[in-house]
Amino acid sequence: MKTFDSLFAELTDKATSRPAGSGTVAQLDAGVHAIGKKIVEEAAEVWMAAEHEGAERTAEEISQLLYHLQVLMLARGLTLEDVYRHL
Ligand SMILES: N=c1c2ncn([C@@H]3O[C@H](COP(=O)(O)OP(=O)(O)OP(=O)(O)O)[C@@H](O)[C@H]3O)c2ncn1[C@@H]1O[C@H](COP(=O)(O)O)[C@@H](O)[C@H]1O
Repeated sequence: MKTFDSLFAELTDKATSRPAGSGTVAQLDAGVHAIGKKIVEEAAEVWMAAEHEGAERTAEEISQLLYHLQVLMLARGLTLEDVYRHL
């Protein structure tokens, strides 16, 4: 099963190798402002799912929020360690 760390390793590789058709590469090219808007959108979807939808939909929305947070980390040059040391 994919984990937060293994997804980050995959996205780090995509950011470097820039394969054609990668949504991650497209997001990185769109920039921090666009990625930030996506995070706000996904966070709202997490909230709505938690209040009005089931646990499975909520988990799915949370996974998407985590993905977009990781894209923002890459866009700002942050590592997992940069974040983990604040936990
Ligand atoms: N885990 C994710 C992931 N979660 C969310 N998303 C993106 O977030 C979107 C979900 O947003 P919504 O549900 O709001 O759908 P939407 O509004 O139609 O999306 P947009 O039109 O805004 O793109 C998806 O369409 C994906 O673009 C993800 N995109 C990629 N991954 C994983 O990241 C890895 C690299 O992906 P690529 O860079 O695309 O190869 C792969 O392992 C993927 O599984």
